[in-house]
Amino acid sequence: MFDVSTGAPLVRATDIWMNRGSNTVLKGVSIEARKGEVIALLGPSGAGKSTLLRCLNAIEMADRGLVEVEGEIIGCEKVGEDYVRLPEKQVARQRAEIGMVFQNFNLFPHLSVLQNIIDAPMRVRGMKKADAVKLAHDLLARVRLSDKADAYPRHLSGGQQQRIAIARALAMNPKVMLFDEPTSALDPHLTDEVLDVIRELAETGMTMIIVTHEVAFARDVAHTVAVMGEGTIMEIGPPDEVLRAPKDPRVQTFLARALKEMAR
Ligand SMILES: Nc1ncnc2c1ncn2[C@@H]1O[C@H](COP(=O)(O)OP(=O)(O)OP(=O)(O)O)[C@@H](O)[C@H]1O
Repeated sequence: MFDVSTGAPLVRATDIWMNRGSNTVLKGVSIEARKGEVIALLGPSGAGKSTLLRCLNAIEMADRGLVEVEGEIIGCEKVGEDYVRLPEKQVARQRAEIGMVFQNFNLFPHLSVLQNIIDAPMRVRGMKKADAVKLAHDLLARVRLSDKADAYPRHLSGGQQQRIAIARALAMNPKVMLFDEPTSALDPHLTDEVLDVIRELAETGMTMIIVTHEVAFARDVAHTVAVMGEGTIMEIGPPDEVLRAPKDPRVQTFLARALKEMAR
């Protein structure tokens, strides 16, 4: 496992609050990821996991609280007592540093695999096409899909599409990768090929926050497990402590249920 003992905090979210409709979806969530750290975010449906990820990469704006990546405030800033969205151009530049992989892959259906990967490096980073193509081929080799450069997403399995989505995010050389249930839309036999790619990324020291229902994967790959519930982080710590001997009774109930489902 990548050693994060000397890592400085790379991502820091402090006291994040978010209301949506009549719900308070996040209730003062604080979380920190050191450079190279892998955090698995577990928790029941509706806990606020996806919303927290969407705040971390400024897809959504919190009502209160700040997110920092390498010390830079992301998405909004505090002016007096108010939180004010930064100019869109600045937010777009910041978001380019934060890779996001979604449950449903979100590849561009009308673009080939290669075009999907080279699009952002060329458009956002101004990379020359030849360099972007070379980078794409390197990344395709890394996710073991070198033979799919000219294929279109509809011709790929879900597991292959998700590996392309990971390659596409990596093409921007992000500082951190956020995964929102990357295997939930996959048949069980396709799950491992995606988890293996994420596991390899962890070994390279990529900082990652991964929302997942895969408790065994979290135990093996994560440095830290956080269990969310009702808009809060109910428990956080090393996998051994949180998964084997959770202190919070709500976490005990959630894990007992999750492990039962895994055994089925
Ligand atoms: N735009 C919205 N308007 C109203 N409620 C919302 C909105 N977005 C999210 N919520 C509510 O916020 C809560 C947290 O949602 P979120 O999707 O973050 O949970 P989650 O932990 O990721 O759940 P899941 O595992 O099912 O994806 C849910 O109760 C959801 O219904």
